[in-house]
Order: sequence, then structure tokens, then C-alpha cells
Amino acid sequence: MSDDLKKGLEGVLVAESELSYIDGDEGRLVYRGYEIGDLAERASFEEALYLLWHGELPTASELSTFEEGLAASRTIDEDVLETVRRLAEADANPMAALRTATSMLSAYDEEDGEPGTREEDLAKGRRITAKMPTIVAAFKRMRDGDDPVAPREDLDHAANFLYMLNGEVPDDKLAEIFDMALVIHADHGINASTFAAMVTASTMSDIYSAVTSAIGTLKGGLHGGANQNVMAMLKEIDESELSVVEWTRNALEDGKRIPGFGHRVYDVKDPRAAILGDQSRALGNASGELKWFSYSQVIEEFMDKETGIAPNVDFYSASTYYQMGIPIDLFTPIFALSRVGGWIAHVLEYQADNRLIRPRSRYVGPTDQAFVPIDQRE
Ligand SMILES: CC(=O)SCCNC(=O)CCNC(=O)[C@H](O)C(C)(C)COP(=O)(O)OP(=O)(O)OC[C@H]1O[C@@H](n2cnc3c(N)ncnc32)[C@H](O)[C@@H]1OP(=O)(O)O
Ligand SMILES: O=C([O-])CC(=O)C(=O)O
Repeated sequence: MSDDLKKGLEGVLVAESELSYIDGDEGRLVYRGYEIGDLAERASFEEALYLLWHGELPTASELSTFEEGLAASRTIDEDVLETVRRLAEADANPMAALRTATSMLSAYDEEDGEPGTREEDLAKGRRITAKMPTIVAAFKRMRDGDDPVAPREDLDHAANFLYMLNGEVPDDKLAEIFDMALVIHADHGINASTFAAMVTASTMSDIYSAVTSAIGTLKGGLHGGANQNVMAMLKEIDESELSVVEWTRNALEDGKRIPGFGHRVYDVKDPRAAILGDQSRALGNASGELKWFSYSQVIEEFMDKETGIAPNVDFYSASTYYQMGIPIDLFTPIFALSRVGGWIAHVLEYQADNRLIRPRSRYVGPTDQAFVPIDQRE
């Protein structure tokens, strides 16, 4: 047993996986052999999910059966909707609301929430993936005092979410950008939330518990929560008297971390940031308001010059979603709507050859303490 301490499990290999490959030196991300740029441009989210869950790209008829299955599972039980309403009335954090409501779905699963065969768990994973957008959209609408909008089976996953959010069918361009964002967020090796899902599943717990653990883990600012923090920063810069460079320099001098920069695996720019940067620029050009993209670009150039630290996926998703009119506190829930595909794929892959995940800590506390009865303690 090695006594080397690997804080944050940095660089520790814990599993073999066929799902996604990351080259942190080259800035490359691949799902099951397919470059992320090709998938972003040419595959729908449903195709990416099929690829992750079934091992290969679907044929046209496999895809349409798969799409129909997902679309038919979008409705959530009235009791869950009522809980979402209460969470919205309590002005809950949207990630907390998503975590609670997703967990609650298990009680209403047609097969119960307990672990089953791979096929049963995959079907549950499909139902969770289909229902999470309904939860997020209903939460947002009820928080705003609007009625929830029922899902439509004739729209794809991306367009249906925007429809449920805004109450109108999105234009094709927006639906396409959103679909692409879902594709590129779907998987990323053993990131923290995926690992959390795997730890939970490794105890032979159920897939609802694994996804609930993962949602809670994605929420943090060092992980998925960074996309919201990026937009908060851009808005703070916009409202400050300082230039973008002055603001960023001050933040670094104050020892702050700039959200949307740095990565445990990439030493260069995250390929997803490049893809989303193009979308952010295109949205700015289309609206005639380029400031969010321009601020981001200035920060990227400054960070490169001063620190050599490059943007990660959360940096340009922020201005992309913002320019699509999506509320800032829904950015991380939207990340979850996509990453649930990766969580499920990794859980199923890991459980096929399961081993309880249980690392060690080095004990550095006292030993040999003599027990003092409570009436003699000072
Ligand atoms: C989807 C995702 O989860 S992508 C990541 C989203 N998170 C963020 O964007 C939050 C900001 N980024 C960070 O906090 C980090 O880069 C992390 C947590 C993502 C990765 O952290 P680690 O792999 O642990 O890198 P580590 O903390 O060792 O950083 C290495 C050095 O770069 C610096 N650094 C890393 N990220 C940043 C940043 N965003 N801003 C300023 N400095 C940074 C650290 O201060 C450290 O400097 P030091 O060696 O002088 O102390
Ligand atoms: O891989 C990571 O550590 C974080 C990340 O970029 C992701 O989860 O998409």
C-alpha cells in the first residue's frame, strides 16, 4: 500500500473507460473516437447520448426510435411538479431544486428506483434525462409566476427545453446553438461530478442516487457552477469604472481565481471553449451587441499574457447562454441537463466491473489519549 499522498486524487487512475478521451496537452476531446468538433457540428444531442450509452452512432431508424422513447418520457408526475412549485415559491437555488426534484423522481419511476439490470438502469437513465429539462423549465416559469408549459413530443430535446422555458418554439438557429452546447457538455472523463456518481453507484446504490450525488457535485464553483460566476464577473466588469484589463489585474493581485480559467487536465485552451467562443461571437454579431464576447476576449488575452492560464468550457458558455436570454442561475442546471448523459454512461460502464470506491486518508491526529469522564473535563 503506497503512502504517497495524492491530494485531490490528481493524476490517479481509478478506472478504464471507453467513453471520452482528453488530451490535455493538445486540447483534444473525443467521445468514443469521435472528435468533439465533428460531433458539435454534425451530431444532435440525442445522437451523442446514443453514442455514449450504446457504444456507436445510431442508424436513422435507431435514432428515431431512441428520440421517440426520450420524448415520450418527458412528463413529470403531478407530485413532483407540486414540489417544484414549492421550491420555486421558496426561491430555492435552481441547482438545489433540480437536485431535490430529480431525487424525488425515483418514487414515481414506473419500475421503482432500485438498482436493476443494465437494461433496466439504462431505461431509468433515459427517463431521468428526459425529465430533468421539464423540472428546470417548470421551476423557472413558476418562479416567475407563470404556469409551467407541458413538454411537446414533436420537438427534439434542445428545442423542447427552450419551448418549455419560454412558452414558444425557438427559432432554428437558437435551437441549433443550444443543441450543440448540450452535445459538447455531455461527457468529460472522470470529472468531479461523474466521479461522485461513480462513488455512489459503486456501493451498489441506484442510478437516481448516483445522479443526485452528481448534481450536488456539479453545483460547486470550482466545477459546473463556474459558468454562472463567469457571467457575474462580466456583469461586474460592465458596471465597474475599471477597464476589463484593470479589473482582471486587480482580481489577480487580490489573489482571486478568475472563473472559467484553469483546468485539472488541460494545459491549453479547452476545445469546447473554442467552439462556444465562436457561438458567443456569432450571437453578438447577430444582435449588434458584441460587448460580452469582447470583454471575454480581452480577459482571455490578458490571462494568457499574465498567467498562461487558458479558458475552460465554462468561460464562453456564460456569454453564449446569456445572449440567448437564459437567466444566469440556470446556466449550471443546463450543464446538468447535458452531463446527465455522461453520468449515466460512466455509472453503467463502471458497474459492469464494479469495485467499491474507497480511498484512504493518512491519519495525522493524536493517538493514545486517555479517556476523561465528562464531569472531570475542563
Ligand atoms: C466544467 C469544469 O469543471 S471546468 C473548471 C471550472 N472551474 C473554474 O473555472 C474555477 C476557476 N478555476 C480553478 O479554480 C482551477 O483552475 C481548477 C479548480 C478548475 C483546477 O484547479 P487545479 O487543477 O487544482 O489547479 P491549481 O489549483 O493547482 O492551479 C495551478 C495554479 O494556477 C492558478 N490558477 C488556476 N486556476 C486559476 C484561475 N481560474 N485564476 C487564477 N489563477 C488560477 C492557481 O492559483 C495555481 O497557482 P499557484 O501554483 O501559483 O498556486
Ligand atoms: O473535467 C473536469 O475536471 C471538468 C470539466 O471540464 C468538465 O467536467 O467538463
